[in-house]
Amino acid sequence: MGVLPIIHGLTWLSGLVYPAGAVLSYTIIKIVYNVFFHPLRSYPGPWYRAASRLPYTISVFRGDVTHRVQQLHQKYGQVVRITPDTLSYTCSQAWPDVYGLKQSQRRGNLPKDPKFYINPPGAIETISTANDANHRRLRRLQAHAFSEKALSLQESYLQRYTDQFVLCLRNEAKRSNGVVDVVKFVNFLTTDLIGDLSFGETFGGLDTGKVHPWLENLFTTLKTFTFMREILRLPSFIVGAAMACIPKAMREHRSAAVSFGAEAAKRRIERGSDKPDFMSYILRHQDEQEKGMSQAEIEMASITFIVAGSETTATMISGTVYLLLCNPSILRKLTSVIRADFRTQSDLTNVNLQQHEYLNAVLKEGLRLYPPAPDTLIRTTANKSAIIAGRVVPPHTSLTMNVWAAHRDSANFNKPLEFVPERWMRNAPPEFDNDDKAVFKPFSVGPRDCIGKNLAWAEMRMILAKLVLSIDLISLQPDSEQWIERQKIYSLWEKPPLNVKISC
Ligand code: HEM
Repeated sequence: MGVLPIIHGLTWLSGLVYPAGAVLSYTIIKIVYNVFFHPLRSYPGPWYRAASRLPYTISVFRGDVTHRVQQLHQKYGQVVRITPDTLSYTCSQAWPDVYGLKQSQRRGNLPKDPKFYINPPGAIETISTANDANHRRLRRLQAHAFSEKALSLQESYLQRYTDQFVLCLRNEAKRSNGVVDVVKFVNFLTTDLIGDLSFGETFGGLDTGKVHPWLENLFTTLKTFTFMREILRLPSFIVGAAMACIPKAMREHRSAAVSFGAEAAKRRIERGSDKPDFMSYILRHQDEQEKGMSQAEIEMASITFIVAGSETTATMISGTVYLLLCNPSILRKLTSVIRADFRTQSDLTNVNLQQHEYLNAVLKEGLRLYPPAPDTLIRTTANKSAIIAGRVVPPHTSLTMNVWAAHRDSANFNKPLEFVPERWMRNAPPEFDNDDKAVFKPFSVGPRDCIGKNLAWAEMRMILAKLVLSIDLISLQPDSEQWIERQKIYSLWEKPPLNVKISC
């Protein structure tokens, strides 16, 4: 045997050993830098979170990142360093300092972190992903569709779909021995409603009892995005391999989702309509600004309304129904006050419901314990430092309010894990006097808060009031116990069925 093969073998081995050694050395230096020399080194948190983003990434993939960070807040307090360059907050001061209107002294309206709000190359910017300048234009043009006046004209949509929802629950209960999956039917309701307001077409959920394939596609796309966001932060030599691990079908969902939505928006524009839907406002106000929205921007806006405006409200209603069933005395009280205060269905109007103190208190408590957007508000200091909650945060830091953890933090609320609507009432028991209500911002704050919050409130009030007025919610089925506690989060809550025994 000659020595040549051995020499070749050694050369080949050293070709692997040197790069591996370089990667290892770089990793060690980076870890040492992150833990001991990084500008965020004095912020509290475990050393392994300061050292590398990997523990965070693993949690994102497991769907438990929000819960893990909540545990860190319990241990380290209201500001925690959760990755080498990310701070998470649970104190109320973080709202105005990070998200609120821009103030002097480096506080307020920090830009969205482009590593989180990714816009694929060549894709049209939406109100959600646009930079601040473009966002101002898009928001001005879209705000008309969410004004008080628009909302009052859109009430007929809400009444119609909520009535159909109650009817569907009754029919389903007859078919299935009184047991209904609340998640399924509330999702049908909110997607049909937002579909009609956005495209002038429903998704037929309440009519057919089936989830429209486009919606399934859309929400798979969102989950894929959650993974991609993390993968794109890995060192570039790993990105390609990691992307290949995401099934091709999943990666291709996005273009299918966009083209279907765009076609539906086009059909609505071509059809024309005198109904007060979102599109009618958007089209009517195109000429008011220097630069109106392009057809592609209008199409993407319609898709954004579906994504942002259906799942969130459905999550909230399903969660509140679950919390009420876990707290039968509160369910009894809500049912009896609604039935006493509203004798007939026609008494349930947006205006009447807006005033109803106990209904609003129940909904706020539902939003507190189960916020539909629990942990997705990532901002960045970009190339400037900022002052957040009284401390300087250096440039290039990502910041997030962990809404889920803030709402359950005993530093913010007395009896934080208990469902107590009374804490939100005018004559709240004195034991809740020190609750820090300013931390409760489920729709965020500032120029990039939820544009649909008034519609969302109208929906939540109408759906819950009609539900308890018309149907007796009796009990959770055994397979739906611990319903919130069991859920994972992939940007949105991954909700299992919520099977409830009802009587009509
Ligand atoms: C309970 C229901 C809802 C909750 C909790 C909720 C929450 C939020 C939050 C926290 C944001 C800020 C997101 C961020 O900064 O990344 C947001 C933005 C947004 N929401 Fe909602 N939302 C709800 C319902 C709705 C509805 C019904 C619509 C109607 C279509 C809607 C449309 C939007 C849009 C378009 C944005 C982006 C606004 C902007 O960037 O200017 N949302 N929502």
